[in-house]
Amino acid sequence: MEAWEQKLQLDLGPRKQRLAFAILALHANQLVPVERLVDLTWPSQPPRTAQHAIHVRVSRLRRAIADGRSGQNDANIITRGSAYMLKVNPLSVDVHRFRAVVTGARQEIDDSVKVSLLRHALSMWHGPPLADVTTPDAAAVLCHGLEEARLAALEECLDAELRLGRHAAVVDELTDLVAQHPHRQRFQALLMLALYRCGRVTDALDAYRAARVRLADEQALEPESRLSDLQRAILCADPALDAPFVRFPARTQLPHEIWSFARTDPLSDEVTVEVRDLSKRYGTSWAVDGISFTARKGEVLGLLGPNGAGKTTTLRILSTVVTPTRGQIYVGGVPGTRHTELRKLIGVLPESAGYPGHQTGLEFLAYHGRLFGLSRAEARERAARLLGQVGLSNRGGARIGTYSRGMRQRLGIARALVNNPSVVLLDEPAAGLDPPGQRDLLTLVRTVAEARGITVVLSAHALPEVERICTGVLILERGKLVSGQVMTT
Ligand SMILES: Nc1ncnc2c1ncn2[C@@H]1O[C@H](COP(=O)(O)OP(=O)(O)OP(=O)(O)O)[C@@H](O)[C@H]1O
Repeated sequence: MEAWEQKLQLDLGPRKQRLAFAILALHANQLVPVERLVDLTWPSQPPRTAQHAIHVRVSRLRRAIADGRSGQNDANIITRGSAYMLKVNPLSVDVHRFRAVVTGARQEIDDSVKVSLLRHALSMWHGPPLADVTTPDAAAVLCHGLEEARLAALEECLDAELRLGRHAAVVDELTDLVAQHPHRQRFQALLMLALYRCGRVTDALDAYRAARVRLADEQALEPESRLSDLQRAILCADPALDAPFVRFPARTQLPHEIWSFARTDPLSDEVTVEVRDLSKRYGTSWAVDGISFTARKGEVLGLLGPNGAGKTTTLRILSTVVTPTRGQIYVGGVPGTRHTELRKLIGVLPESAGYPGHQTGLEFLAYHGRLFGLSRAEARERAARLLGQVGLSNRGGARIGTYSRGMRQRLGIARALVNNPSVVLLDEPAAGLDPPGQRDLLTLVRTVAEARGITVVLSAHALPEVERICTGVLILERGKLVSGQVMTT
């Protein structure tokens, strides 16, 4: 229980005096009978002098308020018969402000604003209410429903965060909340969904099993249908569970650092791709409009967005095929203006790569190895190794014309790796493949990035499969970056 006037903390006196102030503040602008103050201060046996003691405390509180008055606050304790009232702006009392902000958040339809308001409301909490002035039982009577209001606000906040696609950012918080409040099934459901969206399907199902066991053991209850329905949906990978394609606030409202991926997992610190204020104008329209981001060694960075968002143009600038109108790129520290040097560091799978149907996969890769200056023997040896890495060993001798689309995309990835690049740029690598084919190919991309420690920047439409293998995603819309997110896969 604290009271502040501007930056000055008021001296509210000893514990029972502060409790009297707390009771009046909780009932701001309402009359509180002296008997009620007595009951709440001495729940079992009040002393004979109890009423007198309350009068003394109130009079000292008045003095404390007057001493700290700075003209900004006209709080005052008034007497009406045998009752007291703290006259005060209710929004200057945390508990009332908390409830008012939560009510405002509930009326807000923009989830990002809703989250900001709820986080602000929750930040007013500094621990269990009135813990320093009374017993937990008495606090529960006085602050009836307040803890429930806090938990409900937290649930609504995390729900909105998931709608905003921030599953990776809230997994840890949800894990703690489930541990602290094992019987709140909404936290359980939110945790399962967040884990699932992070690609941690087994963990999501484990969370369900743990909740079920706990409910059965401790309360002889079955999980609510909300949890069992969710478990079934996870088991059959129901697309309804996938993270929504979210519209985020305009980039100018977000800090620049967000694009730099302050990762906590052990990725290298070495930045291999740096893009600063990159823009490309065609005629009067901007295909890419002032984007900045970095990617590190071993990172798989997804550029996601709808048709025409500027993904291909960004990748084409990075591969030096298109010259930017404005801005800079660096790959491995080499500026985009040094084309020849930069091209040695990158491998590219273009959006619509063409393949000579009459050549075998082995011949095709060996030919590209030769283009990068390998000897005939080296080129064949590397071609065979790469075919093995992309799972095409047994088809290396077959003509490319007989390959399926998925096999051609694998061959394209192998070709992009032929010069041992530090950075690989893949334009829509999974396009045109069926879901299992997409999954296999994208898993291969992640495996290659991890095994070889290379950076992959790939483009795709908003595809859950893509998000699952990426260590970070950037969302582009009409040439602008509208969001960035670190993934936890
Ligand atoms: N050579 C060009 N000349 C004129 N406009 C172009 C050119 N290349 C791209 N654009 C335009 O730039 C914008 C971005 O195109 P880009 O191909 O980069 O988008 P994308 O996100 O890759 O789209 P998709 O998912 O359809 O491949 C589009 O409006 C496109 O029409």
